[in-house]
Amino acid sequence: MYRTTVLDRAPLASPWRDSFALGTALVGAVVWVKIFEKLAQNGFLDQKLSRKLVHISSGPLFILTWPLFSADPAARLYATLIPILNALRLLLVGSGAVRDPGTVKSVSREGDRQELLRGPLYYCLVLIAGTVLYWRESPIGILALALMCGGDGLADIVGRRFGSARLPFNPDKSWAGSLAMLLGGTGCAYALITVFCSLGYITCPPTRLLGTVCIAASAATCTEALPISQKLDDNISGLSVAECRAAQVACNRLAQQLSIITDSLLSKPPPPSPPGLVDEERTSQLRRRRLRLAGSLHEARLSHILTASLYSFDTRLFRSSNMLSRIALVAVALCLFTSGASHAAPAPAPGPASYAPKSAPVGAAAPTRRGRSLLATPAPAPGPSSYAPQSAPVGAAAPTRRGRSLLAAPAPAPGPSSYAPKSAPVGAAAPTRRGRGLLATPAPAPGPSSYAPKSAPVGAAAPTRRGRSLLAAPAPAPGPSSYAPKSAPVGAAAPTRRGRSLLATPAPAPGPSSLAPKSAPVGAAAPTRRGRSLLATPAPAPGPASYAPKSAPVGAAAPTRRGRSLLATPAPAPGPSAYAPKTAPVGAAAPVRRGRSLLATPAPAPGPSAYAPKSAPVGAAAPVRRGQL
Ligand SMILES: Nc1ccn([C@@H]2O[C@H](COP(=O)(O)OP(=O)(O)OP(=O)(O)O)[C@@H](O)[C@H]2O)c(=O)n1
Ligand SMILES: C/C(=C\CO)CCC[C@H](C)CCC[C@H](C)CCCC(C)C
Repeated sequence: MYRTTVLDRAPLASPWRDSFALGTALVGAVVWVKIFEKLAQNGFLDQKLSRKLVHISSGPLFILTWPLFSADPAARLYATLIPILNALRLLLVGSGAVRDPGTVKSVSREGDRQELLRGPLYYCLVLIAGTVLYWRESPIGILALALMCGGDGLADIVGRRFGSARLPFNPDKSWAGSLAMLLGGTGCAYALITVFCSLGYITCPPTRLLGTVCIAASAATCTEALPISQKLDDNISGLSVAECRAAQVACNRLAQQLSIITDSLLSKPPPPSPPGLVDEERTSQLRRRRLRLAGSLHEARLSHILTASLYSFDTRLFRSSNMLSRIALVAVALCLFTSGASHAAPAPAPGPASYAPKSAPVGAAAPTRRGRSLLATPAPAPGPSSYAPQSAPVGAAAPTRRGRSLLAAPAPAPGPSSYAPKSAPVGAAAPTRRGRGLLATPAPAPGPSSYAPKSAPVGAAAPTRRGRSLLAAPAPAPGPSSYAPKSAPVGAAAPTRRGRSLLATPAPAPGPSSLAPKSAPVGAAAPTRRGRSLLATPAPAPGPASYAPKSAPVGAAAPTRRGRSLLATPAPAPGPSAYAPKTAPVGAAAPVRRGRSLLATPAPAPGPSAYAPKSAPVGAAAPVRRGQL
């Protein structure tokens, strides 16, 4: 499930926003515990029930405050302050340094203040670990915390009431309690992860999410049912669930690497060099292939070591009798897991008055830490009455066969009543034979009541054998208020590492108010390093006061590293007040590490008040390191 979200239009860093979120959550935590204190004091709730309800609800509510924080990397530290301050409070009250009978009553079983130094304190420590190590872009942290809160909490409530049938291997636990743990944990984790998926922080393949959560919840239930709770607090043992999931991720990764290796070994030799490809070029192609294979083997080995380490840590964790060393082991284990865990690209938090990111392309696949981004970031907000697709994001990268999200599709043409397809993104690149999305298609012509096709992209380029799209369709003429870039060519192919952008399309005739370039001929192909820029796009016939970039030609192919950028995509004809990025070409393919983003996508035709990023291309493929989905 690839969803569009509004998240990527949130400010990257906002201390005000983070302070506000922190303040809200801190006040919320105090008020929440007070509510249960009052309910217990007034006899509405049994003290044990009140304590468990605080246990069940505090964690999920805390997790739900995470989207309030900005996309600043420091935001997670702000958020961590919430359980840290609560842990300090528990330490102070539990140790007797501060007198707070209300807190003691609401979070202890029997009213003994020293109880605060066990379950409730560990609870806060686990929240701290989950926040610092996983934060909102990893499902593992949310999963582990949700299982600790929803699962363990419900097991207590149900087990105490309906737990007459005890587990054969642990008389302290019951079948009813364990079943409640399984269901409560699954429900809580599934609900929270779904929220974070719909907000765009993590991507949930809907078919696998429930299964994965169930497996993790079963593992947690088994761990909790073991007769080890005298040695290991349930709140801490719940964390081992995160380990199970991390081990699972590590195994998946291992399998993935093995399949890449097999694929590399079995795949045919590289195709014959295209005309003009010199021997040196071919040699380096082969060398790259070998390097890739070596890299895969190395990663496979690492995954194996990681998985083995997880289990060895688990064993030591459960054998250790000293609480401090257990916590230290959990911390070390979690650090290990994070390196094997799947992280989606951090999406900035949403909020009112949010705006488009400055450094990431709208409509592009988000860059990932290790290329495991499961998300595509949304297209820019279209104009009034625009219609967004229901099953796939407009401008999102389409899933590819081998899970390499390498496609960029243009953002929909906004404008009044513009319409985007329901089942496929407008201009989405078609899946290619080797799963390398190499095509991009232009955005439909905008304007009032513009209409895009439901099942096939307008002007979509046909899939090519090895993804060298040889076609590009001209960009539509934009509506009024479109904006042209200041320093890069509109519609130009951005430099790619291997530079195989092979197309050039004619620049459309600009409308009134277009401006001719100052330093290069309009429509001229830019010089490339090895002089292989073979195409030049025709110059647009400039009208009065037409606008073009100052430092690069309209419709020109940008210079590539190896000089093979042979194409230029057309420049949209700007109208009055047109808006486009300042430092990167609209519709240009962003550079990719392995040079597989081979196409430049056309610029979306902006409508009134259309908005585009300042430094990254609209509809461009973001750099994806390995790009696995
Ligand atoms: N799978 C489970 C888990 C718990 N329980 C019941 O729930 C109550 C609390 O269990 P537990 O969480 O193990 O107790 P404590 O450790 O005392 O509580 P806490 O975790 O809140 O510290 C006990 O009566 C236990 O029998 C159960 O029947 N089945
Ligand atoms: C009784 C508890 C555990 C026993 O197993 C839970 C103790 C909870 C802490 C006293 C309070 C924790 C507060 C959270 C860190 C933040 C909640 C914020 C939210 C907005 C309510």
